[in-house]
Amino acid sequence: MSQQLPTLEEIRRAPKVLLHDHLDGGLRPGTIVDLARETGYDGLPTTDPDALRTWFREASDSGSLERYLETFDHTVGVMQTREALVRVAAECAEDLAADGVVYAEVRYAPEQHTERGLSLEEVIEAVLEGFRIGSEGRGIKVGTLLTAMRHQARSMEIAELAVRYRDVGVAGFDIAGAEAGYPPTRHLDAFEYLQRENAHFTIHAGEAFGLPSIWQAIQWCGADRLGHGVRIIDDIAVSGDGEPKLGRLAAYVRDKRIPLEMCPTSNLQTGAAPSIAEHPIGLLRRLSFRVTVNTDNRLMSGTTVSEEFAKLVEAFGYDWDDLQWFTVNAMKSAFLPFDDRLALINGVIKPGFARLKWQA
Ligand SMILES: O=c1[nH]cnc2c1ncn2[C@H]1C[C@H](O)[C@@H](CO)O1
Ligand SMILES: [Zn+2]
Repeated sequence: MSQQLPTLEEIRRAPKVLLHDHLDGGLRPGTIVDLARETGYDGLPTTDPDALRTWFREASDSGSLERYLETFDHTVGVMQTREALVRVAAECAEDLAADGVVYAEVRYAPEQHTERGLSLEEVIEAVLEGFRIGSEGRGIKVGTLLTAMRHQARSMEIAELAVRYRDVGVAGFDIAGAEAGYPPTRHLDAFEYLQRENAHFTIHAGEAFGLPSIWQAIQWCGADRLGHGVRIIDDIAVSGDGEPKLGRLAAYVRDKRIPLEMCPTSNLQTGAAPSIAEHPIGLLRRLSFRVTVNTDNRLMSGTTVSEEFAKLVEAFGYDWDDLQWFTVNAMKSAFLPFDDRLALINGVIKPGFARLKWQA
C-alpha cells in the first residue's frame, strides 16, 4: 500500500494550482545577491547565495509572525526598480512552471515597492510584464493579487488599482502583514468598495489571531477566501467519542464552501501549528472543508507546492485522489471566470492526474 503513495518526483509532474504565494517571498537567493549589487542595497546578512538561502529559512523559524515578516525587509529592499520587479516576476513564473504549477495567483504589496520613486502603476505594470515574459510557452497561467498592508492606510487606493487592472492580469485583492492588532474591519471601506465593483478578494485571517479575525473577514468584510484560516479549528470541538462538532462559524465556512488557503510549512515557522502531522489540515480535509494547499513564501519556507504535497502525503498517507481533490478545490476557488476554471479542471488537471494514477 505505502509504495503506491505519490513520490515527490511524481508529484512534481502533476498539474498543480497555487492560490497563496507571495512574490516577495519567493525570490531566488542568487537573484537577491545580484539585485542587491546592482541597486546598491547593502543590508543583506550575507552575499553568498547558499548561505543566504539558509539564513532566510532559519530566520523565519522564529515561531512568531512578526519576526517572520522582518525577513521581507531584504527581499522588498532589492525590489525597488522596474528591472528588478520584471526579473523577479519572470523568475517566479519560471520556477512555478518548473514545479508543475499550471495556474497561480501570486500576491505582493505595490505600496512596498515605491521607495526609489516608482509609482504604484509602474510597479503593477512591471510585475505584469515579468509574469508575461516568464509564463510564455511554459504551460502556466499566472494572475496577480494586489495586497494592501494591514498596518498601513492605503487599502482603498490599492483596491481601486485592483479594479482598474482587473482585465489585464490582476485577479483580485488581499490584505497581509501582522494580524494581531490590525483587524480586517480596519479596511472595511476597501472591501465594501470591492463588493460594489463585483471584484474578488481574499483576506489573511486566522493565522496569528483567532476566530474573531475569521469572523470579521467573512461576516463584515465579505471575503471570498481565507488566507490560512487555520484557527477555524478553534470552532471545532472533538469530544470523547472522537466525533467533531462544528460551531456556528466553522459550520458557516464549510457550508458556504469558503476556500481555506492553507500553507502548512509557513504555519510551523510562525507557530500557527505545532507540526505537519498535527496541522489542522488533516481534520479539515476529513470534514470536507474546501481546503487548498499552498506555499505562502517559497524562499522563507524553503518549499514548493510539490514539497508541501509530499509532506502531507508523508504525514497523512494522502493518495492521488486526495492530491487531485486539493487541486480541484484550488481551481474551483480561483479568481478566474467560471468557464476558464472548468476548462483547466477538465482539460488539464483531471487528465494530468489520470495519467499519473495510471502509471502508479
Ligand atoms: O503568512 C503571512 N501572513 C501575513 N503577512 C504575510 C505573510 N506572508 C507574507 N506576508 C506579508 C509580507 C510581504 O511583504 C507582504 C506582501 O507580499 O505580505
Ligand atoms: Zn501569506
